[in-house]
Amino acid sequence: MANEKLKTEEGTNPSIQKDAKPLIIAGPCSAESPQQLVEVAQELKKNGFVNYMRAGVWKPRTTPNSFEGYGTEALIWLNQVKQETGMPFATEVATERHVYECLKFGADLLWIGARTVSNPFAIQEIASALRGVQIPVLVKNPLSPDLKLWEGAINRLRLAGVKEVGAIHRGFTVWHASPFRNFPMWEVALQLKANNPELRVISDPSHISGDAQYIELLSNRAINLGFDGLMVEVHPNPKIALSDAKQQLTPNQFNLLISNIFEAKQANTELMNELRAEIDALDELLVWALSNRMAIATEIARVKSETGQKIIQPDRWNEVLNRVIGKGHKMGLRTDFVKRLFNSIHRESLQTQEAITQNRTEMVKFG
Ligand SMILES: C=C(O[C@@H]1C=C(C(=O)O)C=C[C@H]1O)C(=O)O
Repeated sequence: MANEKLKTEEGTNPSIQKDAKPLIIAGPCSAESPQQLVEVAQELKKNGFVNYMRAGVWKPRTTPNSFEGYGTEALIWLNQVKQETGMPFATEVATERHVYECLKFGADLLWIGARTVSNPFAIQEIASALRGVQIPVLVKNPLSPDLKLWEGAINRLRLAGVKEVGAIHRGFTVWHASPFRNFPMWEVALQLKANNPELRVISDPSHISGDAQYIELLSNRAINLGFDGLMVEVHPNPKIALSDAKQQLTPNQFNLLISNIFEAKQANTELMNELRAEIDALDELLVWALSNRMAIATEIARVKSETGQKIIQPDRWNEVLNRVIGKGHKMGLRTDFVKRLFNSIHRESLQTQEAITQNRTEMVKFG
């Protein structure tokens, strides 16, 4: 990866407090086996950008009889994998018991899912279980685009004394046909960011899209809109995943995604800086040219007042205008633009000349 500045620092305790570095959370939708977790943890470690490995342990599934996660057993695996690889882990909690189990087995970050955030009783129960404990907690948006409910959940955690609280934008439930599993409605998350400038708000393109093919598009959009990081589902072999098979990336696809987003961003920034430096230099030339032009018009005004010529000279001006329009046209400038620009210069030139002749008349009158 070329963008060393954005990489995670080896050995530091990752914080979700807002800073320049993106917060990157990646890993499988569900913890499926110790082997799956070790494999993905090693890959994510190599990537260098990942702060936490995610893995669902209790899965709030829409339909009964779907795979609902391995629960506490999976927490034991995650803890083991952390010891082996040094990769901190994050998981979802929905009840007080989940919180206690996660704390017991050394979870490094918790998130609260959209369904849970939609229920203030559940949030209050989790917040109370977290009283007096310091662990970062990320709050996903509720199912409906209800900003007050989202902020309410964040505030319940803050009031319980949780210091590191952040938010995850995962999109909103849709009824009508949509290419995405959840409707992004970026404006809701952007409003949350605007209302809480200190809050880290990351985006979860996996749950918004529901489809691996849209993840890069959505990740780019999120980073360009100023989101503070990403949560992406990565599985060693998505085809055989026990949940969300369609939306998980392979480790290789994830590496490519991260390098495309952050390397391209760095390359863009360098190019932008170069282009803006060129604009600055040209603007200086324009100002220099305008100032010199005005000095010459002043000189002409003096000559005119001595020889009694009128300040405004329509024939001369038409000649000037036609010449610059013709030249501009050849160089790709629109006639209308050149006309407006030069007519404005002409007006300023006339005003400057008038001021000169006025002074002269006054000097003749009173001097
Ligand atoms: C400078 C002159 O005075 C006026 C200003 C002009 C200009 O800024 O180019 C052109 C014609 C006049 O209306 C001039 O007569 O050349």
